[in-house]
Amino acid sequence: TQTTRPQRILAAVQKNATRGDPRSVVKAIDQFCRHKEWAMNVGDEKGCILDSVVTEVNPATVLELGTYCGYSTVRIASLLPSHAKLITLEFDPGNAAIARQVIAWAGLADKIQLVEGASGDWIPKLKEKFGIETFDLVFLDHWKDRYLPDTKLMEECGLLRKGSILLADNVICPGTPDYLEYIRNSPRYKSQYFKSHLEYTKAEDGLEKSVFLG
Ligand SMILES: Cc1cc(C(=O)N2CCN(C)CC2)sc1-c1cc(O)c2nc[nH]c(=O)c2c1
Ligand SMILES: [Mg+2]
Repeated sequence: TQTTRPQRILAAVQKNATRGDPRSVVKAIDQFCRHKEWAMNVGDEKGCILDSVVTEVNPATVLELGTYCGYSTVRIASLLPSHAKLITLEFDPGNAAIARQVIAWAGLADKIQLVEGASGDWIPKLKEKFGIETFDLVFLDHWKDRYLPDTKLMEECGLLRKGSILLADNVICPGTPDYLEYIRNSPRYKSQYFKSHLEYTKAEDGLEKSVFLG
């Protein structure tokens, strides 16, 4: 019977990466997706921009919207200080099952809380469920039509503080025009576009980094 793409990604990690070595997990996925089968990980080029933002922010609390196979989850968590916590939301149960195993292979399960379900349902529950006050960093990488409503929801739920950073993937390809229009014109945010390329391709894409001003 046919395997899924996430299952083939996990197999590549288990074959080529070293247990407990997050960077080898990231490298194994990038090798597989560049040379064997494209997949929608943030990838190495945009991943380097992600790394620099994570390192600069040095967040104690991170929210990732969209786990997929856990590539960016592992990439972010590998750069966090010891006490820091990352919550990642994934809608698709199949993706979540694979991501849990990728995260375990990387040895990062104790830093990461993977929550299965719709971001719109879970965002209002995060404070009570996880004892979170606010997020220092949010990585938006789930579904282009949810970036704007979920950002408004995070504002309404008091999950952002003065200085919280939003980093959004795919603002060009597939593109999130309503989110960009809102975030670039709102007096409550200061935004900056990091031009890059769609993972493993020559097509333009980029990350939008926005600081919440309170
Ligand atoms: C599924 C998909 C197809 C794309 C594309 O243009 N393609 C042409 C070029 N070929 C090679 C690949 C396919 S881009 C993209 C995509 C990329 C992300 O990083 C995403 N991140 C989060 N959530 C998404 O839904 C998401 C979709
Ligand atoms: Mg993406």
